[in-house]
Amino acid sequence: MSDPVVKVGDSLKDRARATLGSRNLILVGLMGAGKSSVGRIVAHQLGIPFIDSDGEIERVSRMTISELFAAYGEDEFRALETRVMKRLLKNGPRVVSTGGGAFINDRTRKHIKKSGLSVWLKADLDVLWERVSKRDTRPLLKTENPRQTLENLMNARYPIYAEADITVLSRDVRKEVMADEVLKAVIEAQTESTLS
Ligand SMILES: Nc1ncnc2c1ncn2[C@@H]1O[C@H](COP(=O)(O)OP(=O)(O)O)[C@@H](O)[C@H]1O
Ligand SMILES: O=C(O)C1=C[C@@H](OP(=O)(O)O)[C@@H](O)[C@H](O)C1
Ligand SMILES: [Mg+2]
Repeated sequence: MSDPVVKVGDSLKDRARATLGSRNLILVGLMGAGKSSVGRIVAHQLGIPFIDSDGEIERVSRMTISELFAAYGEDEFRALETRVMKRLLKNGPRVVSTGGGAFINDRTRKHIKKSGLSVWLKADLDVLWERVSKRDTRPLLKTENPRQTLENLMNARYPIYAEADITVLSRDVRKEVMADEVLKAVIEAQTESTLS
């Protein structure tokens, strides 16, 4: 691949866009990290299409994520998620926000790694819980102690999310600030890989 043309004085979004080239930018991380809402802003900044994998799954199945889990179970949902992700990742550049379990699935993770730059939005339990407890759209959290369930998922999944190309700390700041941090991290990751 040829080097992106980045000129001194280009804005953050121009530089991030040039760095990305035709690769996808894929946001991964636990429920509540901000993948869907921050991903949308990042795509707008970069001027490339945005797709939320859960939204696409709901569109093609004409069912909500909760309905899919209830009707077919998690294994079937994962199989559908893998198929949808493989298709979504074919035509870069796009910003693709994944559902929290997508990167944990071996096959889906391989597709993600091959098709672009993965960004882990990493948040602590208090931030995640504060956000997800406001809505009941997440079937995996319909348990007796959902906060504990979230913590268990965190312990199980964080070593796998750590395989992402880039990690950005998802904090209690405005979504626009988070989006800027993602753009900066994309540029920094490229600079580091060029220097090493
Ligand atoms: N930086 C942020 N500051 C405040 N609220 C946020 C932030 N990021 C996300 N949220 C809110 O948290 C909830 C979960 O965000 P969402 O983007 O759906 O996360 P994910 O897709 O990772 O599960 C939403 O209600 C969203 O508006
Ligand atoms: O973590 C998970 O396994 C899931 C996360 C959800 O997406 P968000 O991470 O966008 O909430 C959604 O895909 C489904 O409820 C399963
Ligand atoms: Mg989401």
